[in-house]
Amino acid sequence: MDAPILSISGLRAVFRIAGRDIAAVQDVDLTIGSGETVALVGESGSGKSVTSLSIIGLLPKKIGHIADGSIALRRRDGTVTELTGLDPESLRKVRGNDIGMVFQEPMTSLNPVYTIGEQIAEPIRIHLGKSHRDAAADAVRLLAQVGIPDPDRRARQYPHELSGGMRQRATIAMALSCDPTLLIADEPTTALDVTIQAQILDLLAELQAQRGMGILFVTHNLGVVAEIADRVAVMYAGRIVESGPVSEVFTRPRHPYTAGLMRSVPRLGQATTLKAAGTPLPTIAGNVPSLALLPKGCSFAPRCALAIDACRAAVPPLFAATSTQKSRCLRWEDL
Ligand SMILES: Nc1ncnc2c1ncn2[C@@H]1O[C@H](COP(=O)(O)OP(=O)(O)OP(=O)(O)O)[C@@H](O)[C@H]1O
Repeated sequence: MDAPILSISGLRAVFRIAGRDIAAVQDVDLTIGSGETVALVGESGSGKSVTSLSIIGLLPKKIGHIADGSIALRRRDGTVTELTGLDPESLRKVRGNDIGMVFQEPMTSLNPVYTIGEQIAEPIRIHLGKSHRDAAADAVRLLAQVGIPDPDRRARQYPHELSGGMRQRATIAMALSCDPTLLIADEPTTALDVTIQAQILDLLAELQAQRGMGILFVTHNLGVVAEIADRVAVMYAGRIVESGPVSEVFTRPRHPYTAGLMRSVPRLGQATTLKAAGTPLPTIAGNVPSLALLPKGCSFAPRCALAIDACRAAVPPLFAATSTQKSRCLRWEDL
């Protein structure tokens, strides 16, 4: 069997704050196979973006670094490269060649002063060594592939001349320009309205089926996870607290935090019914703890109705609830 596209183990990423190293993510294990989409979900500040920035080596310089763990990437030529030890120049090459990235706000990836075509062609010239002319032709082909009508004309336009949805399609074309084995999509549809969001998700699924790349999809939206992901990893206060196939985790969550997240998603009709009855939607009581002041045991224990003394004594390990579903909860069997 082929090695996974991405294999993370024991990742710990820290920030130096007020002279102390604070772990923003720790004990993170994650694998993504080819053609597989894995969603990373959790509330704001749970460590989703720090995990993806660790993979691409773009933690904020000086204050952030990977303190422990390994991140192995299978590249297009089939070789597996350990990313944590790479020098910045080699890492930049890996980023351009083997990992594509799409972020929430397309304007952060697009440069307003260059045409769309120039921006897609540039990495093709730099990383694949193609001529100006061939790279420009590739850019138009890619724009067509991501569903942009009249790609020849669009390639000559500037980012501000495109709608938000079209801009996001263009950044996807840019991310795919060097045929990456791994695509990292960090909240790629959050800034778009719902119909465009659905179109972008369909596009990603279609491109993945054609290319067989692995996708790491970072989002706080469980509806999007259900739509696009094969497997899901739920993060809380920097750790993965539950992981498994979406079909298993969503039908039978084995961590109280996941169960709480699922209860807080409105179902069709439910929001209006509850509103009419004067009942607010259920939310998870309490707040995510500060990373500098994490409780001694399970980070979720202070908000958890099931917590017992043992939960407050030590961080629970990941238990295998099924052969594919894991939970970092001592009481997973009671859920
Ligand atoms: N530049 C930074 N300096 C200091 N701490 C940071 C920095 N970036 C992130 N952190 C810390 O890392 C934690 C995890 O942040 P991260 O951005 O990964 O969360 P997230 O789950 O992606 O949230 P969001 O959905 O809001 O993007 C934050 O709570 C914060 O304490």
